[in-house]
Amino acid sequence: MSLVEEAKKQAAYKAVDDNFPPHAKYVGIGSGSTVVYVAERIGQLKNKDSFICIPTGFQSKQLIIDNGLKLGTIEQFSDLDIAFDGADEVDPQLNLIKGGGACLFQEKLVAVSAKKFVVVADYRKKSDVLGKQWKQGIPIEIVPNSYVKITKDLKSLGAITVTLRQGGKAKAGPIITDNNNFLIDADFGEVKDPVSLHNKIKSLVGVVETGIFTNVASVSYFGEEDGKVSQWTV
Ligand SMILES: O=C(CO)[C@H](O)[C@H](O)COP(=O)(O)O
Repeated sequence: MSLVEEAKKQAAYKAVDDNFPPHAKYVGIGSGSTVVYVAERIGQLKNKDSFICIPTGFQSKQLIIDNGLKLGTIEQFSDLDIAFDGADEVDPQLNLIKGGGACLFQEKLVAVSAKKFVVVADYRKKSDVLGKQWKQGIPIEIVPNSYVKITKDLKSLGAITVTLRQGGKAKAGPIITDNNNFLIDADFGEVKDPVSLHNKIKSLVGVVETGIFTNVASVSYFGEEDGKVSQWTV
């Protein structure tokens, strides 16, 4: 296992061991490569038949099933005891950039529905200010036919580059989210005031959600290069 992969696993295992409520009934499971180890650890719990897991998208639904966990939906269970998810960048106030894996709307829905939201990441995600480490831009989920207008609007708000995310080798054309939307990555450089930037972007017609998460995470676990796990809390 590579250093980064080991760091992800250590962070995820410790996050579950430290935080999983003994009598949890509803648990949110996020998306990405670090959460794979969260689902693995939760799947090792002896009482895994006593709670229901709520996914943030297609990948996490599969993780829940593959680890023998009970699956539910956020429509059925909208008050979660806890949720775990990865992040693309984390600052010391636990402001986050998320959406690198294109799941941000459902990730935010699950995160804000949980009494406690726990972030799991490796050491590369730590940053003193959002936008310093994650250079790809702020992921923004949008209604497809609004992308031309929103591209112009984002530039007016100060975006340096605005890119409609493409599906890559597997798909000619833009990526389609789990909610059948498009995704834009807008680079605003270093984001000194994430709440204000989120509010400005969110007010544009056609924006479903932004990948700026503020005031939602209460603790973040980071797997370090030396094999230890560090924590930031607010
Ligand atoms: O926001 C996300 C998906 O939209 C992921 O949580 C984020 O990209 C982190 O992923 P990874 O754990 O693979 O680094």
